[in-house]
Amino acid sequence: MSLIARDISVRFGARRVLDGLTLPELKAGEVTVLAGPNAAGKSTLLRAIAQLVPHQGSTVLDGKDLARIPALDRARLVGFMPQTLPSGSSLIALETVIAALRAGRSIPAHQADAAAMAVMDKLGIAALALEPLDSLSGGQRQMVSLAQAIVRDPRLLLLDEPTSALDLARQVRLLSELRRLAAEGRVVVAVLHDLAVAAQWADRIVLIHDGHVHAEGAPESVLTPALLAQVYGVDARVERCSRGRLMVLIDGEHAPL
Ligand SMILES: Nc1ncnc2c1ncn2[C@@H]1O[C@H](COP(=O)(O)OP(=O)(O)OP(=O)(O)O)[C@@H](O)[C@H]1O
Repeated sequence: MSLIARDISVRFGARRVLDGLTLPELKAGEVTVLAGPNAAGKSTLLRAIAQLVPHQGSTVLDGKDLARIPALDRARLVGFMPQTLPSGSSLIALETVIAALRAGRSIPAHQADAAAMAVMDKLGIAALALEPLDSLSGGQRQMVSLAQAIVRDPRLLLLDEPTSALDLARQVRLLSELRRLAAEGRVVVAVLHDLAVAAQWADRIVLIHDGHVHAEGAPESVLTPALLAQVYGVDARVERCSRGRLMVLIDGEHAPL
């Protein structure tokens, strides 16, 4: 199982946001982080892979062209967790997870209830099941959004800044879950801004700059002061903490290029 995304171009009006972007082949079992400056095109790329935005280029999952699969079948293969948290719903959290599960297939009510509840329980949010979605905190809604994205047991999981509203413990919970989902044979791709978190959890980092892949590879090869200066314009140090993990420390902006 792998995802091959080649020559992806996206235009909004006259503006070309992605211009023939090609990702390395992303294999099942790996967690890939897309990183890069604001407006670099990371969300647009995820949305193009999920077939949520018109684009040129090919996105092939395990030999199947995602653009040619009927939308309902694609919904079973691809889970997408958007950057914007769900709101404006009159449903309780459990109902939103059930609705995500039932998209594209008919499942008896009792089975859908049990499956949605099981996912919420696994994510440690069973206690939120009967709460109205709109009454939840940002972090709680983010965990419900993850439940919606994974409840159909997708082969490809695309997550846009999935930890942005989470406290430290829930970040660890979510990222551990992503690692587990990948280890079970899924392709997992997440946009993250925190490069120290990316270094700890990702197998591969793809650094996107100005609609292109500027660098990609293992965290050690991508998180270098030179690349961070080129892409972010910051003066960064990359050091290892006592446990050997990479830390990215910012000393200032406008690094000499
Ligand atoms: N629907 C849209 N219509 C017009 N322009 C858009 C649309 N979606 C995105 N863009 C533009 O495309 C560019 C890339 O946006 P995108 O959201 O992909 O960036 P990003 O790398 O995810 O940024 P961030 O880190 O800030 O979330 C931005 O300039 C944005 O204004």
